[in-house]
This record gives sequence, C-alpha cells and structure tokens, in this order.
Amino acid sequence: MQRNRPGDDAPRNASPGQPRRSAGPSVPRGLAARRVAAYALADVTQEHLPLDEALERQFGIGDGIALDERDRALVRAIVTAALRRLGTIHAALDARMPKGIPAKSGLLPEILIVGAAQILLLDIPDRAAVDLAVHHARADRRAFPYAKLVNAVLRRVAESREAILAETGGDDVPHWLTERWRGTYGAATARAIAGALRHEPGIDITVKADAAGWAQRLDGRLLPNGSVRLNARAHVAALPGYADGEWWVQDAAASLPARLIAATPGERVLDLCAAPGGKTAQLAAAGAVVTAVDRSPERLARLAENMTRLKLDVRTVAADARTLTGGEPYDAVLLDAPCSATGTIRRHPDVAWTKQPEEIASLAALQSALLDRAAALVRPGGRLVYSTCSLEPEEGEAQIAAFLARHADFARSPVSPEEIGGIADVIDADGQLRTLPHHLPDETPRLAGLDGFFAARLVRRKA
Ligand SMILES: C[S@@+](CC[C@H](N)C(=O)[O-])C[C@H]1O[C@@H](n2cnc3c(N)ncnc32)[C@H](O)[C@@H]1O
Repeated sequence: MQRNRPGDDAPRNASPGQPRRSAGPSVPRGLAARRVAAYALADVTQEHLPLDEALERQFGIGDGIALDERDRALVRAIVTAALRRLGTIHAALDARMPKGIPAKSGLLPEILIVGAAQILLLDIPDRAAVDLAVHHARADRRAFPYAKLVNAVLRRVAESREAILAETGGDDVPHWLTERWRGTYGAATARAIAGALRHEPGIDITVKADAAGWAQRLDGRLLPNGSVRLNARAHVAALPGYADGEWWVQDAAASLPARLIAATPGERVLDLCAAPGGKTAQLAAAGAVVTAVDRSPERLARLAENMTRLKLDVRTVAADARTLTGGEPYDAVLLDAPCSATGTIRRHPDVAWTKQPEEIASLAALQSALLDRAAALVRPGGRLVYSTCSLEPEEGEAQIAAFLARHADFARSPVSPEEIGGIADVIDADGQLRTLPHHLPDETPRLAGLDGFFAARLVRRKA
C-alpha cells in the first residue's frame, strides 16, 4: 500500500497530560482506543519501536492516559492483530483503492489498517469498526477529506472478509524475512512457517511437577515434552496454581534448552542471559544450585520476583556476561543468548517489523563473544547449552560450527528424541535442536505450533 507519514496535527512526543488530539464535541465511545491503536501501530511500523514500548508511550500521552484496563487490552489486541496480518490487510486495501492512499492524508493509512484489522480479525461488529474509523478520519485534520473513502473501502473489506482471509499467497512479514527463510529452509518450509505465523498461538505452561494433573486442572493438554498447552484463552494470573508458584508461562519450545542441561540435584549451573527466568526456574526446580546472570538490572529484578512467586532459590548477578570472571568453573552453563527473536513472531508479531536485516550480523558477533566467555566457565567434562529463539542460521547452526572450529576442547553432545518427548523431527543431523513455528501441528491452529528455537549441547573434553 502506498502511504505517507501519519498525520502530525500535534507533536508525537507530547508530554504526559498534554492533550495532543482535539476530541471534538461528541466523541463516540471507543474512538479513543482506535486513535491510540493507530498511533501505536505507526510507532511500530515506522519508528521500529517494539510494541510494548509503543504502548507504554501511547498510554502515557493524549487519549491513552484516560483509557481503562479493558480499552488498553483492546488497543493491544487491535495492534497485535494488525501486525500479525499486515501483508494481508495491505493487499486487501490496495485491491479496493486502485489509486493508492492519497498523499498528505495524515493518519489515513493507520485508520484504514486499524479498521480492517477489527473487521477481518477481531470479534467486533463491522458497523462499529467502520463507524469509528469514519469518526476517526473526521477528527484528523489531514484525513478529514477522506472520511467517505474510509467508509466505502472498509465496507467493501467487510463484504469480502472470507475471501480476503482465504487468500494465502501474500507475505504477512517483510519480504526480506521470507526471502531469508526461503534461502535457509527451502520454499515449502518457508511457506509453512509463514502460514503458522498467521495464527495467534495458545498459552503453554511449564509445571514444577505433576504435569498430567495440572493439564486436567487447567483444562489443557499434555504435550510430548511435558509442557501443558491450555485449551482456551485465559487470564493466567487468575488460574489455580499461579499464585502458589506451581507453574509458569513458557512456550513448549522455550522449555527444551534447559531440559538439555539435564541438571541433577546439587549441581552448580550458571544461567548466563537469564532474565526473566523461565529457564532459570526449570534448572532450579530440577534441584540445581543456580547462578542467574543478566546485564539488565531491571530484567533481573523481574527474574527475582518470578523466583519468589515460584518459591525457588537462585543467586542473581547483574553483569555483562562477556566480562564475567572468576571462581570455580561450573558443572553446566546455559547461554540463552540475546538474538533477533525471529522465532517468536507468532507471539510477538511486532518483531517482524522492528528488526532490521543488518542487526543479525551484530547479534551474531555478540553471541560469539558470549559463547567464548561461557566456554571458559565450564569445568572439564561439563556441559554447555547454547540456544536462541531465532530462525536465522547465523545465530544458530553457523554460530556453533564456528565455535567448534575455535574451541577444539569442546564437542557436540547430540540430543536424543527421548530427551524431548520423542519429537524427533526437531533434531538435525548434528544432534542439534531446530524447532520451527509449524512444528507440532494440530487441527485447531491456536493449539498448533512451536516457537522457533535453536539449541546445541556441547561437552568440554576432560583434560
Ligand atoms: C533471550 S533473553 C533470555 C531469556 C531467558 N533465558 C528466559 O528463559 O527467560 C536474553 C537476555 O540476555 C540479556 N543480555 C543481553 N546481553 C547480555 C550480556 N552481554 N550479558 C548478560 N546478559 C545479557 C538480556 O538482558 C536478556 O534478558
């Protein structure tokens, strides 16, 4: 879709409390949420701001300040849905606007996208979505002349909803990503990945013990790896066992790297990029004596809060793992490294729009430095597990191949299917883990899939 910059009737970085959009005499219920959604969408797609940051920014200014919890949840749902199917939405609008979006039309592109996302993807009556978009256009100085166009285009989108959603040809993520995946995995797998990313994933949890029992109590299903996948959407903090610290939310694939450590009670394990602590919790729950390191004090504080809820005892260290020194080497080290996170686009569709191709090389350099430091902290005979939630081989397979070329004292310790509940198709020829978003299929799309993870287990040869 041809587009111009969003309307800037008032400064986008207006300070909190300062009204920046004039509401007009009669503001229909729900308009404020749509306006905030449109601005947050622009923050993500144009300024490459992660969605959480965009929402925090927008909830702190203008209309956002007055939104209650329900409206804020609605804003998040609208923007998330729009980002998940942005290619589909652009194509649907393009097909109904042969001349493209008029130039200098303010927030018009975002108004149309927010309207189309509600019509196509959310349980919101078409009429409400169209009317609010028209009101929104009327309230935006530059979009004002196009209010009738908004009405006509969105009505046509509503008329063709099923056909639009059945169309699977286009990309919903930026072209550079699909091109990359085609080159890495081949055309058929790249298509399957793109298909899986179109669906909102379900909620997976990791339990301390009695996974089958918790699957029953929480109305979930037990996955082969021992995770529980909830059958329905839920407000997790209100579910039984949450306040008592019996379980935590963690994608089934994200639970695999810590399982590969196979920690035994009393072993000393170092978790190098640990926050917010899903993997730390697994290690501690297995009885290991865990030291959790993270560079971010804020994220480490969240980890500590999580461990308190889970009643798990973990030592925390705020430090840059690249310069971590000292002490006795560890029985095992987990390095769940910072990465492009392209494997988590199902859960975080903003990642597709906030990451830039050039970031992959700089992240790979950081991972390589972290790996070298991690290796020095493993005792002879000890294990090193490296993982990333990236689909990019530079952050996975190629990273480990380069590491082994630099470190003759390490060798792969291949993963066996039994260790991960028999999900054999996620193990590559070198015994490494490579999960992809379309793995673990299910008839119900929301109950299918895994985040995309890479993990390799290495052992340090005995001297
Ligand atoms: C992928 S997240 C870790 C997720 C975590 N392992 C879990 O399972 O919850 C990567 C973490 O690495 C941290 N990080 C990034 N660079 C780091 C560095 N140089 N040293 C230590 N931690 C770092 C980030 O703050 C972030 O919390």
